[in-house]
Formats: sequence, structure tokens, C-alpha cells
Amino acid sequence: MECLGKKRKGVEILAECQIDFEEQTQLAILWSHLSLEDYSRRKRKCNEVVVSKIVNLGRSIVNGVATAPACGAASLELPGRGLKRKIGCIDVATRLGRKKKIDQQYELDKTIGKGKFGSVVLCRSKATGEEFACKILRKDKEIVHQEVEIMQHLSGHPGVVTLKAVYEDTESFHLVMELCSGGRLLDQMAREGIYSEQKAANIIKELMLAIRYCHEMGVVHRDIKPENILLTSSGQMKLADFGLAVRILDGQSLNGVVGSPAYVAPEVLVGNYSEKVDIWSAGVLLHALLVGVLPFQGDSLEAVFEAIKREKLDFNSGVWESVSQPARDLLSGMLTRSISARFTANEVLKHPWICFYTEPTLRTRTFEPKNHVRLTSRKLTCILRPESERKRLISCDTLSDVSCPTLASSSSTDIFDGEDGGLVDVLAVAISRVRISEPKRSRICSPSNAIQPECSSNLKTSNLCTAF
Ligand SMILES: Nc1ncnc2c1ncn2[C@@H]1O[C@H](COP(=O)(O)OP(=O)(O)OP(=O)(O)O)[C@@H](O)[C@H]1O
Repeated sequence: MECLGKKRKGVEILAECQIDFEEQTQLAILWSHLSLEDYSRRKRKCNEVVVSKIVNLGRSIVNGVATAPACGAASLELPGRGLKRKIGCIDVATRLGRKKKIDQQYELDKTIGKGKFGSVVLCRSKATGEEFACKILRKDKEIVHQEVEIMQHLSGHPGVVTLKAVYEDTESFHLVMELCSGGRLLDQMAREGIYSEQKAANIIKELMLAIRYCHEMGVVHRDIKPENILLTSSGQMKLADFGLAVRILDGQSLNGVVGSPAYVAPEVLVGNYSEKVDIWSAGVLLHALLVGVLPFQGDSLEAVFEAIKREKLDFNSGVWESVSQPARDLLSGMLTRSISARFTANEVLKHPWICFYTEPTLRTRTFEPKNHVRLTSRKLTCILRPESERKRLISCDTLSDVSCPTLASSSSTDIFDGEDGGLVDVLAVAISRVRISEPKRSRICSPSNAIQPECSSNLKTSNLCTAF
């Protein structure tokens, strides 16, 4: 928490490290994505040695503070919600792995990734020739044990990187995971620039299915960002990097100040938070997918945090005019500072914008001529009215029970007719009316100044496309 109280800007601290201006700028950008704890640790280090160049500028560095019950009897006695398996314990497959050495069964190959606590290498099964990714974690920190336990606990869901086996020696864990050879979502974002609403909705849906599963299993990821979303060779998304994940019991409040600053929820900065922090971070990602920039920016860590805590996002003008109202509605429900008003993962999944773009049957119906569904102004207005004047869009659950309280005195010719397809039709109209054409969108982010692939930490505000 030391950094929260700091009045001086990150660049001033960097200046004390006697490094040149260009390096200061680069480091300030990088530091904007360090955790608070990391920030203060690095600042301390700065007094001992002149900061050596941070080699891996692209890596978001995070640090963890365990706040959930430690592995052991207590967590087993109080299993919390949805704990379908034993938590905090390595299961049979892992114990088998522990008895053998990894090189008896796998050939370790080239390094394919580097993280804070170790590296990730390509590995190949000696028995089958199948390729995997092997994360090598040094065992000197408790948080590393926690990552292994949580991966073990979550492994098996299609949206989460599967842990195949764990090998352990005196110094490290070797986590053999399914190989995600499609790279990181971040790299795909760098290639693609701004996403169509349909693509963005599909990404958010896949991510939310994984987040909902984590939450049901009593785990908060705490570091949702495109660097931690990997893709398989077939393009399927996998949530990875549970290095900051923590278990949470029903009603429990977490208080470790961790995460990647651009994605961190405001309540993390003041302490006392819940799994809703993952929804906020996913909202930051959705913002970046739709308009190509991060919502909260600044030239120092403090400035970014100040923006996260106070900046009012305006989804009604500028680039947002090219985005449909339903998309904006969802985003404002994910990026609201009111934790109780913020959507749950389930609510995001049931949001009409997600349903519209990700449910093929609903979309097909939209374009079928239907003479029994009448589009009236009441229905359309309900969808298109600004957030301040109406309640949130209804969820797909309640398609047949739509109410639009601010228009209570509207015409008695109810337009919904109890038909699901009615609302979907209206969404189609709403979305098609406000969506900007692709050429116009791509002018905002032309390939020549596409976002940088290295990391999402680049917070330069001068260039919309490189801001990510
Ligand atoms: N299953 C996998 N398949 C392919 N590549 C992977 C896999 N897991 C990790 N990687 C690569 O290794 C990199 C680092 O992995 P990971 O993020 O899990 O490490 P970390 O130590 O937790 O990182 P961080 O410092 O960001 O917390 C990833 O960005 C990715 O490029």
C-alpha cells in the first residue's frame, strides 16, 4: 500500500535512478502496469543499484499477496461454494508425477514464454510425441504453491488451460500444461486492431464462461488481461496464468493489492473486494476490443489509478458513436464502480448483446420475415435510450418479460407479444443503426500504426492505436 500514499510521480522516482529520459519514459510506461507492491519493491531496489534496463519491457509484472485461506485443514473444512474437488491438495495424477522426474517422461525443448517466477518451455511426451507447454516455477515463494494448487483445482474446463501433470524437485515445480500454440489474445489484438462487435462478443463470451467457472469453483483470477488469455491452434481461448489467483469463500472479502494496473478494479486499490474484480478487468478488455484503447490511462502509475478511481467514462460521444448501444450498455455494466450494480459473470453471459452475437439460432431468427412481431417505437426506444434514463437492458433470461419502466405510459400496443425473437429483432435494428462501417473504424486504427504486440502496457495517449 506504500505506493498509494506516494505523492511523487513514477517518472520522478525514475529520475532518481539516474537513467536517461528515453529509458525513464519506457520504464514509466512499464511501471504503469506493475502491481503496487511491485512498484514499491522496485523503487526500493532503485536505491541500491541504478536500475538496470528492464530487459523484458513487454511483460506485465505482478506480485501476489495471498489473502484466501492457506492450503490445509481450514480450507477443507470450509469448502465454500462450488468446490467440486479437494482444494489445496495435489491429486493422484500430480502425486504420481512427483515420484518421477520430468525428464523420464518428457523432452524439454525451447523456451516459449517467460514469466515472473520462471519460464515456460515446449515439451514433448517421450511416450506419445505429443507436445505440451511446461511451466517451470521456482519453489521459493508460497504464491507458487498456490498457483499449482489452483490450476489443479480448475483444470478440466475447456476455457482454462489444462494441467496434465506436475513434477517437483527440490527447487522447482514443473507444470505440464496443454500447449496453446495460437499465442496470446494480445498478439491477435495487435494484428487485428479494433474488433467487430460480433468478434468482441464471442471473445467476451468465451472469457466469461471461463471466469464464471472460476467463480463457481471459488477462485478469483485477479489478473484478467489479454496477455493471460491464450489461444489453441484452432483458435479456442484458454484462461492462463493463475499466479495471482486466490480462493474465496462465500461472502469473503479479499484485500491483497495485486493485478495489472490498467486492468485493476477500483475497489482493489482501496481494499476489500470480491470476484467482481474479474468482471471489471474483462470490461477493460471489452473496451479495448471495441475501440482499441484502454479506458484508464495516465503517464504515471498514480495517474492511472486516479483515473480508475474517478474518471467518468463517456460512452455517448466520439468513437462510441460507432458502437451499438447494447454494447455500451454491457460495458457500462461491467465498468461500473458500484460493485453491487456491476454484472456478475452470469449476467454478462445473459446480456442481450452477447446473446445476439453468439447465439446462432437467435440471429437466424432475426432475419426471418415475421409478420407477428411488430417493431414499435416503444421497444426501440427502450433499447436505445441512454443508461441514465432507463434500466439496464434485460437479460436473455427474461426476453418474454421485458419491461421498460421509464416508458410506463407508452402505447398499449405491446410490441413484445411474448416472443423472444421480438427483442432480438430490435437488437438487430439497434445494432445495425449505430454500427459504423468497417472502413471508418479501420481509419481509426490503420495497420501502419497498429497496437504494439508486446504488451497492453503502452499507455501513450497520443496515439489511439499504440495506447494499448
Ligand atoms: N499453456 C501454454 N501454451 C503456450 N504458451 C504458454 C502456455 N502457458 C504460458 N505460455 C507462454 O508463457 C508466457 C508466460 O506464462 P505465464 O503468464 O503463465 O507466466 P507467469 O510467470 O505467470 O507470467 P506473469 O509474469 O505474466 O505472471 C505466456 O505469456 C505465454 O506466452
